[in-house]
Amino acid sequence: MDSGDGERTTGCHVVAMPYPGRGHVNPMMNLCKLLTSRQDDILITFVLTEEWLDLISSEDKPANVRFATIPNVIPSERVRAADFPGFIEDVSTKMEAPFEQLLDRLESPVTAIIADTHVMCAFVVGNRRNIPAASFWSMSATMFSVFHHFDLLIQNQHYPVNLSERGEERVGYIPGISSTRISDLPTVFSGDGQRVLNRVLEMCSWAPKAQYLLFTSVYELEQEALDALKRKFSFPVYTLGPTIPYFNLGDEPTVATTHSDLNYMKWLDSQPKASVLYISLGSFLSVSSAQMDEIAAGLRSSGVRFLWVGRDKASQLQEGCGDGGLVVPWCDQLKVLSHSSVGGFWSHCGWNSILEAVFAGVPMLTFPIFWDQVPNSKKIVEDWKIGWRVKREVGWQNLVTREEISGLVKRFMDLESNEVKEMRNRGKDLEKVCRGAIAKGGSTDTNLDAFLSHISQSRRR
Ligand SMILES: O=c1ccn([C@@H]2O[C@H](COP(=O)(O)OP(=O)(O)O[C@H]3O[C@H](CO)[C@@H](O)[C@H](O)[C@H]3O)[C@@H](O)[C@H]2O)c(=O)[nH]1
Repeated sequence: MDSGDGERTTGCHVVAMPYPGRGHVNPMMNLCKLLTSRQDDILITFVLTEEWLDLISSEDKPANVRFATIPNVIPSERVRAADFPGFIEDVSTKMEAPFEQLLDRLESPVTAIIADTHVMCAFVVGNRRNIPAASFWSMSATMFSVFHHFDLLIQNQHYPVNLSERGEERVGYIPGISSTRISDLPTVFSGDGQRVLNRVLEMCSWAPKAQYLLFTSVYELEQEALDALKRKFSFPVYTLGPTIPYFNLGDEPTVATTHSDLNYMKWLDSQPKASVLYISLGSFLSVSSAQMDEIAAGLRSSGVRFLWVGRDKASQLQEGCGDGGLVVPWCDQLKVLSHSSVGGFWSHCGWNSILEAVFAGVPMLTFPIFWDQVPNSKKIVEDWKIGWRVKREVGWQNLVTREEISGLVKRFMDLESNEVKEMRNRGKDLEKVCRGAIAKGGSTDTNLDAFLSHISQSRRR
């Protein structure tokens, strides 16, 4: 089924294929908005499962981005987190035939495919049909580099290892990556991470078979990692980030919710400058309910103001943490982070959330759960120095107590502390780096033009 705006006369027809998850669909749509805002004779067919079309069809999109769907051949978004390896397996094996059938249905010829690196079938089909394809990596360039150089970990006998015995050893030989504790590498050493590793390495091995490698990151934020990758690849590597909705910041929030008749943006308006801790633990995995209870009790006793995204647990959490702040099911996150009352972000360290916090100049309390979130936390704390770890050890099992949380958030939100002031200043410096990248002549601005020019030329070849 195709939805939306019908076929338009077009110079360039791009098929965009995100991986079906919020942290991937959002940056892909933001990229499409950035591309269409620069070139109005481009048509983008944005491919979703039928379930994902229902989830995002009410969101704003440009007229020259239209949706097309494939059937729900993969497990539902509602149960995706329950069996992550099974989900990855189905994405790898079940999407190719419906994707190819969809291409056959499209009326205008496809000039380029932009597909999430995790959707391998798009590259298989692109190569088979001789359609130029761009591999879109929605995590950090650092994370890509770790997977791209994974053989080095094996050669140096750092994979496999038992983290409880050797987690503190440091790895310093991955090109462009600063020295890292093994326990700060992606969570591939046990459990679900170990189970999906081979599939993910296979997905990354397809990236060099694409014609472009696109990053949601900002060049200056990960310069060394990106330079190392650029040296390695003979095709263009473009940073197009931050692929977050900064172009909507002047609009009204798109997600309004009420709590005791209070709109969260209005509530933020009434709070002192930089006094509110924003808390969101992402759209995918959850922390244990015991840990949520500790966070709620810790917040209550700290007296720190907070705005907490509690998803389906919002009302229950509100009861636990008292009236020092609001718990909402979901919010317009970048607008919240950009609000002058927000002074800190307790984050699970999803890459999009990090880009949004850096763009807004907000320091972070890092609480990684899984996968890239662990190296992302290390980057925030050790490399950029714009955040503190909530806990030193990685894993779901170690409960952080309400007493620890209360003390930590009080210190973190203390605007008079010199340590906090320095961290906030560094955050403001990185904010400027992001704004410079998207300004005229900045790295992202230049790369967006270069990428568009490339894919427009491929139409003429
Ligand atoms: O109330 C909310 C909470 C979140 N968001 C948005 O939801 C997205 C969340 O993305 P992200 O922070 O990257 O978290 P996940 O959804 O958990 O992302 C998955 O995908 C990311 C990109 O590949 C990875 O970095 C993460 O580890 C993985 O869990 C962002 O665009 C947020 O702005 C909202 O709009 N409102």
